Amino acid sequence: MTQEGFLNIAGLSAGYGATRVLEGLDLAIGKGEFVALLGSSGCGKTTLLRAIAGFVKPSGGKISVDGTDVTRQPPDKRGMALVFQSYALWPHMTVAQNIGYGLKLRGRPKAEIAKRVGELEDLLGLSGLGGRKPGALSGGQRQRVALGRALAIDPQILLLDEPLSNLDARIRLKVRHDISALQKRLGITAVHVTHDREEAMVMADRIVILDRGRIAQQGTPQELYNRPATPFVAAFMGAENRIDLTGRIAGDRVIIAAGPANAAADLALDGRPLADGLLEARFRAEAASLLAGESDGNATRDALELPGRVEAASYPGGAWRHSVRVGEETLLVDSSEPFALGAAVRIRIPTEALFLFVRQGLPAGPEGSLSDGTNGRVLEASET
Ligand SMILES: Nc1ncnc2c1ncn2[C@@H]1O[C@H](COP(=O)(O)OP(=O)(O)OP(=O)(O)O)[C@@H](O)[C@H]1O
Repeated sequence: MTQEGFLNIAGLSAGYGATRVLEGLDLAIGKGEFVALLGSSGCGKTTLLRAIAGFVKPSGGKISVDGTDVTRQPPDKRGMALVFQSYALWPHMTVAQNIGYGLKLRGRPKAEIAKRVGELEDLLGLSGLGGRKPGALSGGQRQRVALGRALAIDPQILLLDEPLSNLDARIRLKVRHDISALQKRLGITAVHVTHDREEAMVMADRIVILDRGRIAQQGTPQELYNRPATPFVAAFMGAENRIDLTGRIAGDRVIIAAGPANAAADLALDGRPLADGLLEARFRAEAASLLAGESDGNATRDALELPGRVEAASYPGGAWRHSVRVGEETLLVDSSEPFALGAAVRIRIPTEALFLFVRQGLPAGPEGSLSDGTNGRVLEASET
């Protein structure tokens, strides 16, 4: 990304000794924007956040804030505040003393500190708790004190390192909302590390998905959810069902050949960057439907059908979730009605819910009809 941001990260490389974690990472974050860094464990989210904060020294690249190069500045000179997963509150200090701690360190007058602490207690719903010690607070209240302490110094940038992961599910939803509302109200720029997709979706203006120290894709929650650019991103955004197909492009259609795990289909290409050959399809359990009975062998139009057998059904709430055996795979599909174990079914996935990707660098799958995915190869006829 070449566009200049308020917080600008250009060509950032960082690691620990011989371990390279980030390699030439570029990221531009706008003023007042809330960006979530999402990725699997060990992909470098915390390292990036700590490099932004100044706690990890980059081996290359530049970090600037509002046009000022801060790459070599110490953490406390960067106008940033970091909130951790563990609240790291001083247990012997009261709520008010914890919130005012950064201001006291900066030698601010007592009256000014008291005023600012009072304002933050009001803002964070902590009024009346100023005299309590952290040990006498709930997890959610503690996290709000930690947030108050971070905000007390009026940071330009708020860095959040999984601040909600220690909270129980119900409180997490509330604090999640509190943080977003506050961030928007204060117009503060925020970078939030999480591996909780839903948390990133509901809190962030933009999600940046990291994969092994590189940006796999970035965009609004809707863009990533509806248009994942790679199988990795699709899986990360919840499309964990995977099936291998062979396809051929015909104008603005992609013709899917019948395979051991799928019926033939004729689908709208819909802008997907596909080529003839082996494809990887991904979809979400809730985006497909289950139909009773076996396939009639005809190609379906604008939907892919996968014949299978129900292996298990459970009710997690809202819909019945079925494990369906399809060829060599077990796929998860939701349905409003339960299907009997062993029932012959078809999983139907409408084109718009089907993420299709060219399979890269793989030998032919069990389909076996293509060995190298060469363009123009004639596939088994699936057109009717
Ligand atoms: N202090 C350290 N010394 C050596 N290696 C480290 C250190 N901290 C992190 N690493 C390694 O750097 C890589 C990236 O770690 P990082 O903490 O940035 O990942 P993460 O995406 O935040 O993961 P998680 O979601 O598990 O917190 C990992 O392989 C990790 O083992």
